[in-house]
Amino acid sequence: MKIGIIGATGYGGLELIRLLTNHPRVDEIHVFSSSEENIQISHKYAHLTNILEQPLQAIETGALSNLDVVFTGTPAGVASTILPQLLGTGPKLIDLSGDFRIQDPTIYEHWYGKPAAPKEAVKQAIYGLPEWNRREIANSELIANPGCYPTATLLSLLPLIKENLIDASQLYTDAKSGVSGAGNKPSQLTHYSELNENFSIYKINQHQHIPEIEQTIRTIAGSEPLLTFNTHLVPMTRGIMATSYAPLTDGTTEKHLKEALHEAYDSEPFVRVFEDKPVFNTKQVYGSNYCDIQIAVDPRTNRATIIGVIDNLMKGAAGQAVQNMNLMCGLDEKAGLTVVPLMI
Ligand SMILES: NC(=O)C1=CN([C@@H]2O[C@H](COP(=O)(O)OP(=O)(O)OC[C@H]3O[C@@H](n4cnc5c(N)ncnc54)[C@H](OP(=O)(O)O)[C@@H]3O)[C@@H](O)[C@H]2O)C=CC1
Ligand SMILES: CC(=O)N[C@@H](CCC(=O)OP(=O)(O)O)C(=O)O
Repeated sequence: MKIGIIGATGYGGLELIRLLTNHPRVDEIHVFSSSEENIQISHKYAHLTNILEQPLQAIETGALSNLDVVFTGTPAGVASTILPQLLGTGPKLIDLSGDFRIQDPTIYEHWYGKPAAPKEAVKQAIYGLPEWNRREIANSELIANPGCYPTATLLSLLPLIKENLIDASQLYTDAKSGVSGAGNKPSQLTHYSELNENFSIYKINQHQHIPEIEQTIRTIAGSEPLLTFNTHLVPMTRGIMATSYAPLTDGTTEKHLKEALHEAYDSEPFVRVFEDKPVFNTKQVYGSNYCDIQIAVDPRTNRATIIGVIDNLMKGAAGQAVQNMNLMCGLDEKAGLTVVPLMI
C-alpha cells in the first residue's frame, strides 16, 4: 500500500512513520509538509536515516489522490480544508485532529475557536474508536481519530455507562498528560524551565475534549452525561492517565463493574482490564497501543474510581490511527501494532 502523511514532521506524523515503516502491508510512505519542500525527512530527523529516505513534498491534491491511505496529523482547522476535496477520489482518509469529531458545527467552533469543517464531510466521518465502532470504521472512507484524553476516558467509562452501573450525570475526570501531547511547537507551558519540577493544570473547565467525550457517551452509551473534566501537564514525555469518579447506581457493586469491563474488553487486542493492582502507571503502556483500565469502589462514598492509561502518541493518536487503517483496509487489526510496552 502507498501511504501519505500530511504533517509528517509533527509528533503524531513521526509516530505514524515509526509504525508504518514496520507494517507488513505498507510499501511506500510519502511525507508532506506545509513549511518545507525537497529536503529529506531524515535530514530533519536523524533517527530516520536509512529507514525512511523520502523528500518532504508540498501538499497537493493530485499527488495525494494517487495514494491508498492519507493521514493528517495537523493542527485544528487544517484537515478540514484538505480532506473534503479528497473524499471520493480514492484514498482512505484518517484525521488525527479534532476537525471531524464534533457533529454540531456551532459546538466545534465554540470549543476550538476555528471554522468548522464542511457539514457533508463531518456527516461522512466515523469516530475511530475500534472497540465500539469497528463495523462502521471498516466501511468508512473518512475517520475522525479520537482525541488522546477522550480515548483513555471513554474506553474506561463506556462499558459502565452503557450497562447503567454508574450515574453519567455526575461524572468527574481528572486527567494528566506527558508533554508530547502538546506537539512539537514550544510554548510557555512546555518550556523546559517551567515544565521541569513543575505540575500544571491548564484549560480549567474549558478543554476542547469535553464535548467530544459527552457526544460519544450520548451516541454510544445512550445516556445524557454531565462531565467535569480537567487536564494537567506532567514533566514526562509520553503517557496519559485519566482518573474518573462517578456514583454507583442503585444495587450496583464493584463485582458488577469489573464484570462489565471484562465483558467489554476481554476479547479486545488492545484493552487490558486489571484488578486490584496497588500500583498502576503510564509506563505499563509506554510506546504501545494498549489502554489499561482498573476500577475500585470506595464503600464509604459509594463512588467508583475508574482509571485508564494510554500512550498519548500511540492509542491516543498514531497507534489508534493505524488500527483504524487496518480495519478500513480489511487487514489484521493488529498489523504493525504488536509492540511490547517500553517499561524500562
Ligand atoms: N500529540 C498528541 O499526543 C496528539 C495529538 N493529536 C492531534 O493531532 C494533530 C497533530 O498533533 P501533533 O503531531 O502533536 O502536532 P505537531 O504540532 O507536533 O505537528 C503538527 C504538524 O502539522 C504541520 N502543520 C502546521 N501547520 C500546518 C498547516 N497550516 N497546513 C498543513 N500542515 C501544517 C506541521 O508540519 P509542517 O510545518 O512540516 O507542515 C507540524 O509539524 C493535532 O491536531 C493534535 O491536536 C491528537 C491526539 C494526540
Ligand atoms: C498536553 C497537551 O497540551 N495536550 C493537548 C492535546 C491536544 C489534542 O489531542 O487535541 P485534539 O485532539 O483536540 O486535536 C491539549 O490538551 O490540548
